[in-house]
Parts: sequence; C-alpha cells; structure tokens
Amino acid sequence: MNQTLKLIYSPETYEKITKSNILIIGVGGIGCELLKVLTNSGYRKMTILDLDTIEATNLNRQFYFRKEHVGMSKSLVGKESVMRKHPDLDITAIHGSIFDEQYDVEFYTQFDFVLCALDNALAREHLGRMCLKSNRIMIDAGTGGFSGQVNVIKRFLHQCNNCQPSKGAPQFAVCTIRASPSQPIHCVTYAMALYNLLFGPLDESNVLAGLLDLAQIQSCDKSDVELLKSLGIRTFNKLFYDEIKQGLKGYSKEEDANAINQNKYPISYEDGMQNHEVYTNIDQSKIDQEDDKVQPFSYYVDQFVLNFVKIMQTPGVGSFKFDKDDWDSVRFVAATTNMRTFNFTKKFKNLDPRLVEGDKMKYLSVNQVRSLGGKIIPAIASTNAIAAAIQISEAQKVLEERWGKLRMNWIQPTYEKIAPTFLPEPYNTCNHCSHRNVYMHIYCNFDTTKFATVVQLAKSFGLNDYDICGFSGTVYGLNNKQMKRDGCNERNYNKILSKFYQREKPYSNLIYSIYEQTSGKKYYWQLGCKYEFILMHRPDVEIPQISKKTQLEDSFQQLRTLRIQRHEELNQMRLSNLERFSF
Ligand SMILES: Nc1ncnc2c1ncn2[C@@H]1O[C@H](COP(=O)(O)OP(=O)(O)OP(=O)(O)O)[C@@H](O)[C@H]1O
Ligand SMILES: [Zn+2]
Repeated sequence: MNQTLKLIYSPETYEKITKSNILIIGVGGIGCELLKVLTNSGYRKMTILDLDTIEATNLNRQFYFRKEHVGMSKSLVGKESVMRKHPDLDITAIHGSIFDEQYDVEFYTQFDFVLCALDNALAREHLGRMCLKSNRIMIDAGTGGFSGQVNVIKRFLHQCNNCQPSKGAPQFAVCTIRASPSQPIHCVTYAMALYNLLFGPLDESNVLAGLLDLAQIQSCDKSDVELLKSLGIRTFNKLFYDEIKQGLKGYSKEEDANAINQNKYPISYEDGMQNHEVYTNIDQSKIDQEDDKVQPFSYYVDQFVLNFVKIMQTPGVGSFKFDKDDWDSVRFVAATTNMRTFNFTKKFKNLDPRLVEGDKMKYLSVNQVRSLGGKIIPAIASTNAIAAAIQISEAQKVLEERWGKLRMNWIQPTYEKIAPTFLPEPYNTCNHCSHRNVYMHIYCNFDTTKFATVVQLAKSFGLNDYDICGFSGTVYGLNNKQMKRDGCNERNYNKILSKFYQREKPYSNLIYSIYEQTSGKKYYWQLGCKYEFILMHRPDVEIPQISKKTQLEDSFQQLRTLRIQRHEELNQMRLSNLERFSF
C-alpha cells in the first residue's frame, strides 16, 4: 500500500478505491483534472470516454495534451500521458460519444460509479438517464468562469437532472472550434474566430490562424466591389467546401478522418445560392425584424458575401474584433455559423433549413447567434481543478457508502467559497427518478410469459404509444419506427421475457419497464412525460399479476392529472426554449 495514501485513507477505504472500476465521461478541462487526481489517489481501474479530438485552444488547461497531439483523440492521448507516469494502471480509453448505441445499460453496470465532466446539457441529460436506468451513481461537475457546481445523483435518493427543467440562460465555457461541432454554440465560436481572423489584427493565437491566405485578402483594392465580391466567394468556397471536402486539418489518425468524413457536408457558394429566389421577397426596409427569423439557407449564403464586402469597405478594417453591437459583424457571424452548421448537419436533406426539424443541429436567426455570441465566457483552469477535487471527495463518500454525507457543492466566486448544500430529494412528480413514476408493479414468470402477453396487458391499460425496455435497451416499441422497420417487434412478439436475460440467470432482480409516451417527439420524452410500469420476474406467477390492483383507478387518476399539468408546463417551456435556441 502506498505509504502516503495510507495516511489519508482507512485500510477499508483504500481497498475499495484500489478495487473500484470507474467511468469518466469527458476528457476536457475537468476530465484532465479528474484523471490527475484519481490516478494520484490510488484509483487503478478506469474507463475514459470522449468523442473529441484535441484542439490548440485546449492546451492552456488540458495539461495532458501537447502541441504535437492537436488533432488526436483526447481519450487515447489522455490514457497514454497518464500511463507514462503510472504504467501499472488499468485504463481503457474510448474514442466515442456516449450517445452511441453500444453504451447501453449493460455497459454502465460494469462500473461502480460515473464521473461526469461534460460540457453540454444534452449529453449530461442522456448520461443522467443512463445512470438512473443502470442504477449507477453519477457525480457531475460543470464550470463556467469562476463559478461551478458539483452534484451527486443516486437514484431515488436525490433529484435527477430531469426533476426541474433548467431555468435561465445557459452560459458556455470558452469554446472552440471543435472538430465535430455538436451544438450551435460550437459553430458560433468558429464564426467569431473567423471574423477576428479576417477583419482583425494579426493574431497567432487565433484558433483559425493559418487557415486562409490573409495577405491576399488584406492587400486587395477595397474600392473594387466586384473584386471584393469574388474574394468573398473564394473565401466561402475555401472554408465551407474545400476545407470540409479535404478532411479537417490535423487529423493524423485514419479512423478519425473516416468517422468525420461520414458526417460532413461541403457546400459551395454556387450550390448554396440555388434557391436564392426564395428570399428575394424579404423586405429590406424591415431587415431588423428579419433578423429575428430563421431565413432560408440561401439568405445566409448571400449574407456571408454581402457582409464580407461591406466590412472590407469599412474604414478601420484590419483592427476589428467581433462586437455584438455591430450589426454587419453579427450578420457575418450568423451567416458563417449557419454554413458551419450545414457542414456538420448529419441528416441534411433539403436546402430549406426549416425542413430539418428534429435534427439536433438547426440553423439560427441573426438574433439568436448574437445572443449566443454574447454569452461565451472563458474557462478557468483553477475552477476546473476545484470542481474535480470536489468530485473525488464525493466519490470517496460514495465508496464508503456514507449516503447522508453526500452534498451538492457550489463554487461561488462572489463569496470566495465552496458552499456545500443538502442534495434535494426527487421532485415528486418526476417521471425519471421519483418513486411515483413507478405506478404499478406487474409480477410474472419470465420463463413462460411472452411479450405478446405484455403487449395485450399494455393495451388493456389503454396505452397507445409505449416501449418495453430491458436493462440493455428497447425490446418492443409499439410506435418505434426503427424497431418496426427492422422487424424487431414481430420477431420479439412471441419470445419469452427471459430471452433477453438468459446470460444472467437467476434473474431475481431483473426487470422490464413499460414506458408510456404521450408523444413520439424527443423533447417530451426528455422532459419526462412518460409513465412507467415495472415487470418483475416471479417464477411462481403464471398469469401476470398487478401488485397494486386496488390502486389501479387511483393511479390512472394521478396519471391524468399529471398529464394535464405536464402538458401545460411543457408547452410553456418548449416555447421559451425554442425562442432561445433551436436545438
Ligand atoms: N456526447 C459526448 N460523448 C463524449 N464526450 C463528450 C460528449 N459531449 C462532449 N464531450 C466531451 O466533454 C468534454 C468537455 O470538456 P470541456 O468543457 O473542457 O470542453 P472542451 O471542448 O475540451 O473545451 P472548451 O472549454 O474549449 O469547450 C470535451 O472533451 C468533449 O469532447
Ligand atoms: Zn428526477
């Protein structure tokens, strides 16, 4: 036993630490700090997962990465760097997204707990749900500037991140031109850096430095509008067509380049302008109001070049910095943001952006871009270090099973302190983590009951849109398009329930859940508008039995009331969310 650690931990705790197997999601600012502290605190076995590659902008605080690593996988380089110092550790590095299907409930159950070091709400929510489903404790951290928060979620004990929809405008850590932008904010950051590069002073640290031949752009005759326009078009094609087509610079690893290639869509100025007539009706005298709307795609293609010309002709060009009160710069940045979004929009089908509803990435209006651009705040390395240290101290409580000692911790710059507070209990109508979401228990013999019986049962409850889920995912989805298309429903209909659990006999605590969904739309599901029935294995019960039969009517009454309340809340929330973002 390491002598220093012996002074810190009791022998029992030390043993638990050395034997634990943990999952770390995100190897960014907080993730690197976590790795450092964990590996110096006796933890030996861990899996680290990150989807991204290293950017030049990460180097100032993500200290496991060096200049020569730019373009390489964060998790793989992270592992290599740590193992150089601690060669005997057992670290698995995964270059992938937690949204990937293979990271199912079964994947999570191999770990003792999960440390979350993510930078976006969508991924965090997903992780939260997976931890709830797999009954794994999630220790989550987030920072923004000098503020931060560390939160612990143990199922049924603490509020989950669906309990209360987040209020207030989110802020973003200094972001970055990410190799694979997954949120509008990443595209906005790129666009702002591009503005500063093209029209600002020479700045070696600009993350896009070296991307364009600036000498040619800056030395051109600014009174020649036609020349400026052709330069604008050439710049457009270079950025959004050539660069994207070639594969991103710095991708040394072949598989990275391939993975990215599949999700990239080059767009040339000429193609982008194809539907140009769509927007010629826009009343230029009401351009301010037009800035509130998401315009057709070609509008932004045109705006890129128009504003390029305009800015190039503005006296003082060469010393500009993105300013959210300067409308030419805002419109240029909005146009760039949307082009970049196009480049990385995965399911793009049509030039009209309004047809890509439901896609994670959508186009933004000029005003939305302006508002996002104003909210970017810098990432501070020491805040990340504090957050990671708190996470690890909470982790120790988890291993020691001191549940009552777990805390929500606020890092508050104003008061120069870390404020631990009690973790709130589950919101009693939360359909994800509250006990109340389990409205009924149904006992049946998994070895004899078929999914057909469960389907009949669900029908008799009056459910008309539901999924039956086992530990490792959906087995039967009544309206699940993919399951229907792949013939899964048909195939599974006559199978017995134990079919999906055969590796795990005896199945004493295995369950299936029936989730009712009030709408197939993703945001409803995310906000918890679903009702849950739990099927449990009882070898002696041949005909499925409902455990709380007498409360059946009550349960439905509750469901109905909840449904009405939820719909009202949802509608309000959805509207205000949609106004802010178009995720
Ligand atoms: N779905 C996901 N799956 C896996 N990792 C993710 C996912 N979403 C985000 N991440 C990772 O979480 C990490 C968050 O780290 P951090 O907040 O430091 O962001 P960053 O992109 O490295 O830096 P910046 O502050 O410049 O945005 C990133 O490395 C990012 O790749
Ligand atoms: Zn909850």
